[in-house]
Amino acid sequence: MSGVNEKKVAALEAVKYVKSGMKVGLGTGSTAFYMIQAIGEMVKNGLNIKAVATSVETEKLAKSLGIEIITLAEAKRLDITIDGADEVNEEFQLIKGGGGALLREKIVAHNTDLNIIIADSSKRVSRLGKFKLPIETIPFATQLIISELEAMNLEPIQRLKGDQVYRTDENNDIIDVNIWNCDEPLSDLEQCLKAIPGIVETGLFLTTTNVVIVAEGEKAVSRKR
Ligand SMILES: O=C(CO)[C@H](O)[C@H](O)COP(=O)(O)O
Repeated sequence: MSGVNEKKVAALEAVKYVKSGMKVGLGTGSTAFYMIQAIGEMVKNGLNIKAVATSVETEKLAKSLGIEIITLAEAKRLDITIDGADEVNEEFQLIKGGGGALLREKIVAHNTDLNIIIADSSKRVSRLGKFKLPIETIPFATQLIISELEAMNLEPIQRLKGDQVYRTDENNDIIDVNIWNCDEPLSDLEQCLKAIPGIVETGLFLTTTNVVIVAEGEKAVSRKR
């Protein structure tokens, strides 16, 4: 399996779903990178799509490849979104936000008919939570939210970029928490976190995913919900 780029294998399988006339959500991250590159090639060869980007980084890349970017308001609804994940379980549930784009990614996923997640085999897990769950917070509230999350035994750590506070495209903070020891159902945890004022979004994507494509070496294995 060495030498096989599983991220690219999954991405190339996913772009087969993209057809002319579609409005397409473009994810963020190193796996999404291969999907955007492949769509860029397809556009050069005549594919006619409009796309919504889930981050500034993705928007720049897509534009550099000649992909037409529109706003979500202009798109209103997307036919398909292809995005990566930090973890995916057998129930099509995800942890996302390692790349910090979880807020736009969740908004885009919510407004999409068919959400496809692409991943290398290391992302497939039987239980979510080895990867720290990113939570996006309003800077005004971040320190108090950290105290609240500490009281919930979630071991919060504010994300940094070098020695500076990490800021999202929306100018918010990210707190990474440890949910591995949480016994409650993920949907309850999500509800509980979203009830704290100042938490804008969490990286738990529990219901939006329709198709998961995981590469196992050179083979792309698709599962549909
Ligand atoms: O959620 C994300 C960005 O916010 C990414 O999809 C996730 O972090 C996976 O990234 P990569 O493909 O680089 O491993």
